[in-house]
Amino acid sequence: MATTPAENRPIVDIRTLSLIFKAADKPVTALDGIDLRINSGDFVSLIGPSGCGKTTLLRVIADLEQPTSGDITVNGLTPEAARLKRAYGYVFQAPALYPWRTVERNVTLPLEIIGLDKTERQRRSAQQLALVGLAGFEKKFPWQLSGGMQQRVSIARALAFEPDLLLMDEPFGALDEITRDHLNSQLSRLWRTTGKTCVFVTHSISEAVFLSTRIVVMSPRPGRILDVIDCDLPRERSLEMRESQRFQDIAARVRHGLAEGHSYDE
Ligand SMILES: Nc1ncnc2c1ncn2[C@@H]1O[C@H](COP(=O)(O)OP(=O)(O)OP(=O)(O)O)[C@@H](O)[C@H]1O
Repeated sequence: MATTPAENRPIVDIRTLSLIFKAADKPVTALDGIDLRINSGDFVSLIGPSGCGKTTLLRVIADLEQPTSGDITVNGLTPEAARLKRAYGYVFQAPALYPWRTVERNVTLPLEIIGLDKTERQRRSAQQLALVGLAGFEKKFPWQLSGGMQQRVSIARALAFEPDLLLMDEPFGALDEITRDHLNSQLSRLWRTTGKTCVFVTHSISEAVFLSTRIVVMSPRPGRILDVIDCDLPRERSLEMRESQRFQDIAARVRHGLAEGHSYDE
């Protein structure tokens, strides 16, 4: 029997998925007929205007929302089973660190909850903090770090269970552009060197093109996928690449897709 190469194995497989929120006045179709397959090692960005369902889609993958209809598997399992097996790490928009715990003890918190011994907790914390460029900051408190460093701690925490899948909801949205550039470079390197699969929500076209292997353009009311764009830049990305013709062409296609799905009368 032929086996599917690892890179073509869907880590997330979504078929005709819809989600309707029962809001107080009238139902909101947050997701409508979503079809998406995310393969092992992909970096997929979800981009679209406010309210197009990006966060909802990420939350469905993470089993934080339940679809109204359709099918979804994560690592071949239901989202609930994948969550229970800690198949993914989730990074929120805000770092959400505990101010009274050191950086290390923020990263090790989920490991403490499952009762992992201290030596193993510290080993993993050191490993993940090194991956996000924060080796040596173990004993600092969150309030001693910049916003960008805090968000790197929350990425390290999301990696604590060593998941193959990393779900990120606009993690750099609140940061200044220079810090954001720096974190984008670092995240791209982390993705390339660890081979993790990433799903990343953003409002930034440039960020999406810089980071992704594929860009999913969404439109609101109801939340739909308008276009899925292959981002065939070399895997090793540099910020200078943003000036290349290929980068500009892909960004133009994303911009065009976003304009098509957006009514400016609203
Ligand atoms: N718990 C909820 N109850 C009712 N409606 C909701 C709920 N969560 C989200 N919605 C609605 O579903 C739609 C999609 O929301 P979602 O937050 O996924 O969009 P988004 O693309 O992530 O937006 P943003 O870029 O502003 O974060 C919106 O119309 C939103 O108001």
